[in-house]
Amino acid sequence: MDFMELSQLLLGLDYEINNEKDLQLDVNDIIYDSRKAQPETLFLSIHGIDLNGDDYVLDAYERGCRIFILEQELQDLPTDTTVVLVSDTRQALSKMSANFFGHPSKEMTVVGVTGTKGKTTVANYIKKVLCGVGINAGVIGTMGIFYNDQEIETINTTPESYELNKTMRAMLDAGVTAVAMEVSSGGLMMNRVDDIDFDIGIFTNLSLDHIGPREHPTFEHYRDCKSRLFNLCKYGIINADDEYAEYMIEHATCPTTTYSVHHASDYQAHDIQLTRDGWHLGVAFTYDHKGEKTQTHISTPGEFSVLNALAVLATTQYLGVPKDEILKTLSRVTIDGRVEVLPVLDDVTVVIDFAHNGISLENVLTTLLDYHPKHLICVFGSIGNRAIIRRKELGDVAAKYCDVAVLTADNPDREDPQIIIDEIAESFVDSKCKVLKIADRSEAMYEAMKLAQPGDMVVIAGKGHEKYQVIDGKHVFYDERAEVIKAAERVKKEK
Ligand SMILES: CC(=O)N[C@H]1[C@@H](OP(=O)(O)OP(=O)(O)OC[C@H]2O[C@@H](n3ccc(=O)[nH]c3=O)[C@H](O)[C@@H]2O)O[C@H](CO)[C@@H](O)[C@@H]1O[C@H](C)C(=O)N[C@@H](C)C(=O)N[C@H](CCC(=O)O)C(=O)O
Ligand SMILES: Nc1ncnc2c1ncn2[C@@H]1O[C@H](COP(=O)(O)OP(=O)(O)OP(=O)(O)O)[C@@H](O)[C@H]1O
Repeated sequence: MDFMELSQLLLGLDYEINNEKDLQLDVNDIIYDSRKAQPETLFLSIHGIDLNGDDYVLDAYERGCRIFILEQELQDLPTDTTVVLVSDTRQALSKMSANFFGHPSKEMTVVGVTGTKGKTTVANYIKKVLCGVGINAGVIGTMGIFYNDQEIETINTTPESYELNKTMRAMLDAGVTAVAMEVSSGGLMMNRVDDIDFDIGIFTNLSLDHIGPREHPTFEHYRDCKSRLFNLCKYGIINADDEYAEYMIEHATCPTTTYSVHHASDYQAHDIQLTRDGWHLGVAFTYDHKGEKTQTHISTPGEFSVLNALAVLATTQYLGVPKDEILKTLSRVTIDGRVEVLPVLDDVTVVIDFAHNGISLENVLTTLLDYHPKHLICVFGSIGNRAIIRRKELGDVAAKYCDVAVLTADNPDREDPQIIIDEIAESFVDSKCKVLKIADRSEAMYEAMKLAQPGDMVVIAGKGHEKYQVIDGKHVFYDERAEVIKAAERVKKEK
């Protein structure tokens, strides 16, 4: 990376510096993790959720850093240091990263998708629609960063501002002209997208999630973080069916358009009909836009899929993609691990899905029930060490809608999966749903498919596209899709 003068890096920030002359110093990288510090880089200290970056300032110094961006003066800093004081180092990281990488988002079309559910699906569909008409588009989100032939893993759904600006610069240099990205509430809360120039922001929906000591203190805080996207973008696209649609529109500082199934809106769907063609499950519907009715069909089932499709339509039409091209892509493509049917058994429908909280599992199960399976069998577990509330939510939903629930491990982390399973099982005490407890996930899949009779549906929920299982704080390789295929092969051999 080229060097940049400190004064240029700090453009747009209010700060105090201990020696004005040092503004002319050259910096060759911004570091916020002392373990990556080197001479000629600057260290920016973040007061984190678990740790305080101030405790690592000396570590960065020992590794050669001499410029420090801090929120407060530190006693034990050696005298040969340049100290820049700012009011909020996360905000400073965002601005400085945008300056350092030359504000790449300003040179691209950027679409941000926020909401409790649907972010990955909508962002990936947008990329596919744009690529379908020859626009070089990339996507950033839970499944990773994808552009051209690049596939890069991400730690966070919305990467830190430094990584985000660096990635967008690399994308731009590789010819990418549009980016669809997931904007998590955590990303908004931690200022990761403060200096991203969003052309469009999308709001899919809002429900109780991500509340806890390490995430949002209250639901209102969660809601308000999400609504910030509509102060950062130039145009908002809002799901009018959601309870919080009005709130988002009222708090937006940009013009907005709406989509819906149940309420009046600018893109309003009706006459929704489930379709089934061999292995494929989908939905046919009509939507009204500016007085024009259009009939269409998408390859993912469920009312929520119609809403996701409308969000994609509104977005890509606004970006100038011809309607027919959008509808063509929507009718053909599916998103990995999102209500995805795997054609692995002859007369049983096997679906993998990423649903890992109550509301998304309920959406998937009720959608599949609309196809009137003989029996609905669900394999699922729940995450260890956090989001404990999901165990009851998921259990209650499965107990209400399923004939059989096979409880298993899903990222148990440092907890014993058997204990998580027992906690989920409490939901089934008064339910007619039969419960099996099989901690080994591959065995659980196998038992569920072995049990299934012709006409049944088996949904394997929670991991979707994931290729790992979190065990004892580590990501251990576990390819969900491959494991489903293997388990189905075993069942077929034995039949
Ligand atoms: C709990 C949490 O949100 N942590 C996120 C946060 O970490 P943090 O800044 O709090 O880090 P910390 O561990 O307390 O350390 C504080 C500082 O000390 C530094 N440090 C630490 C050790 C050392 O030796 N030297 C050093 O300099 C660290 O680099 C850091 O700058 O900021 C990091 C950089 O942005 C994130 O990668 C990290 O995400 C963790 C992995 C995480 O799980 N986050 C989840 C909650 C999250 O963000 N999820 C959302 C999706 C969910 C939603 O919708 O909100 C997401 O976008 O992924
Ligand atoms: N618009 C929607 N409304 C409700 N549920 C949805 C919607 N879209 C998808 N889902 C369900 O939620 C699951 C996760 O979808 P998706 O990954 O698109 O959401 P997300 O917002 O990225 O979720 P997460 O924050 O958990 O990564 C899907 O597998 C499906 O079961």
